[in-house]
Amino acid sequence: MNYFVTAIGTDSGKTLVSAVLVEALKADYWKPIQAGIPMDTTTVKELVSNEITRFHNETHVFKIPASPHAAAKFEHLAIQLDDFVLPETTNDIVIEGAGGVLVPINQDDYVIDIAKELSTPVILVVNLYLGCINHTLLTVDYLKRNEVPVLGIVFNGESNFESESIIEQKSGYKVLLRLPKLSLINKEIVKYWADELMLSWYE
Ligand SMILES: Nc1ncnc2c1ncn2[C@@H]1O[C@H](COP(=O)(O)OP(=O)(O)OP(=O)(O)O)[C@@H](O)[C@H]1O
Ligand SMILES: C[C@H](N)[C@H](N)CCCCCC(=O)O
Ligand SMILES: [Mg+2]
Repeated sequence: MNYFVTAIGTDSGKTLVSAVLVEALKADYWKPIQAGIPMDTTTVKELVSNEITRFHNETHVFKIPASPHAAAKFEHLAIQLDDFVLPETTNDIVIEGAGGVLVPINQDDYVIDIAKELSTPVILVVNLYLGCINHTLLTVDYLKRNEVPVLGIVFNGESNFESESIIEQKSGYKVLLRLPKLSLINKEIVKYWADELMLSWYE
């Protein structure tokens, strides 16, 4: 099975959550579009300890840290949906998007269309800040209207009971993990949270 990690925006913790998922599932990691540095693949490599995971090459790597449609345009390149082909592997694959669901990859398509193109269900990272309820429910509304399968939510950052509760109620999605704000991020911490994730994964 493959998993498409998206979020309610950029810098929301998708790469950290992807590392936790990869470690928990001993899955491969693939970032189809990388815009700017550091490369998310390098970050995940540094956080994963198991020896089964393989890291697949990005389909597109752009120099500037911008929306993919703009980063591609800056280099006079174009992204097309059929550029994205699932890497060959016998492992599961955790695929990390770029930014949120409706980040454009060209004039017609969005990041979430890559998940649709690859028939991959979504894991939604919700980072907890004042404003995340609105951004989450807008995202959920889009995912539901477009019948995108969602496996669940990962809440990321300092917990907020009221925000988490209303998002759970309104979305109806399963909460896969509540990842707190971490003061240290390393392989051992990622392994700890990977084990925590596995405790609820099959519930
Ligand atoms: N729970 C957390 N505790 C502490 N720091 C965190 C946490 N989650 C994310 N961060 C930090 O926040 C920053 C942004 O997170 P991350 O790179 O995972 O975002 P992203 O959603 O992958 O962004 P992009 O859209 O660029 O791929 C990173 O420096 C990351 O280490
Ligand atoms: C460069 C950045 N780190 C991400 N990879 C891309 C974020 C695009 C966000 C676009 C937007 O929502 O305005
Ligand atoms: Mg990332």
